[in-house]
Amino acid sequence: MVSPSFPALRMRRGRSAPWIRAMLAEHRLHPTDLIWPLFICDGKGCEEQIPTLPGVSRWSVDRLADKAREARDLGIPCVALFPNTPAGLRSDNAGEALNADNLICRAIKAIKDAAPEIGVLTDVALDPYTAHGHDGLVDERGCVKNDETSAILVEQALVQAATGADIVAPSDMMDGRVGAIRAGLEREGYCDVAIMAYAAKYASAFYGPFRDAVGSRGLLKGDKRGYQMDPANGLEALREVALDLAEGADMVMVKPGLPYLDVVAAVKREFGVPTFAYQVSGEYAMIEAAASAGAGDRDALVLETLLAFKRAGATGVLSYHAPLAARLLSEG
Ligand SMILES: NCc1[nH]cc(CCC(=O)O)c1CC(=O)O
Ligand SMILES: [Mg+2]
Repeated sequence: MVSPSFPALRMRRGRSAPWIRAMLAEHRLHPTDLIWPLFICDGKGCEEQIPTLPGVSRWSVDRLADKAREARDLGIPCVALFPNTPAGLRSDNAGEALNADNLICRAIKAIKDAAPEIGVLTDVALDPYTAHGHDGLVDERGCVKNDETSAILVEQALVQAATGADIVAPSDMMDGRVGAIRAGLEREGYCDVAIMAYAAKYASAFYGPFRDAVGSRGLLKGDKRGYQMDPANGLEALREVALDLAEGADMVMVKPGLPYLDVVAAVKREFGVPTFAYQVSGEYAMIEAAASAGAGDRDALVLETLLAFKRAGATGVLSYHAPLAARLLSEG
């Protein structure tokens, strides 16, 4: 059957040369779409490689100034900070999370000193500080206690805000913590500190390399399915987002990224709010493994996957490939 619109309409006309492809592009990736996650370790002058995250390192605080200036010079608007807390400072009550001189707080200051032009996003969750690797306090049965954890998260967010964090990002999936954190920030006068809620965070197999990076993998007892979402659920993500927005989240996040683009698209369509996606460590590792195996071109894989987030409606993407992508984009 010949289509009645052929040959009047030939879709390939729009693909016939670079200039027309550029002119007709519906979506474009830009360095300002990117948030760059950085891992921090104790010590001086340190770069520690992470075997399951090839090409990504932990940096000691004194080496973060370079990273901050690199982000700024590449046009990346914001970095996200994750600490690898020394083993001796991890405990059942995660007290180190509230230490105003902990790795995260020292990192915030180092970045603000070096490049005040960029934003600093900090993770609010207890897993880098607990001896058992869970995101909160655990009861006798091994279950993470919601309200007790939430109260500590408020204090953690306040310590980060007091030190200079611009965005606090609760990644723990406790119920009610966004409202509690917002109330705490308002009460203490941090009304300009924003909240990016990890609103729809799934219990995912893609977090393995991250847990290596922050040193919680060997410690984690059990799994996080009692608080992170079931990958079977899509509509539930909309309820989670609605709740976090009602509690005062300025922006929301879906995590992981590529396997959950349907959720990203649905959240953006339903709420029309700033919607971020986290291309997580396991996604990064898959791309690196494919590139190393010769299965695909790294640069092309990175740009194509990041563009997919834009097509799905994401406002921005947290990605370990952020500096590479920004470099590729500025080279045109
Ligand atoms: N609060 C934990 C947290 N914050 C960000 C990530 C994962 C990010 C990544 O895999 O890149 C995780 C892992 C987890 O929930 O176990
Ligand atoms: Mg929730």
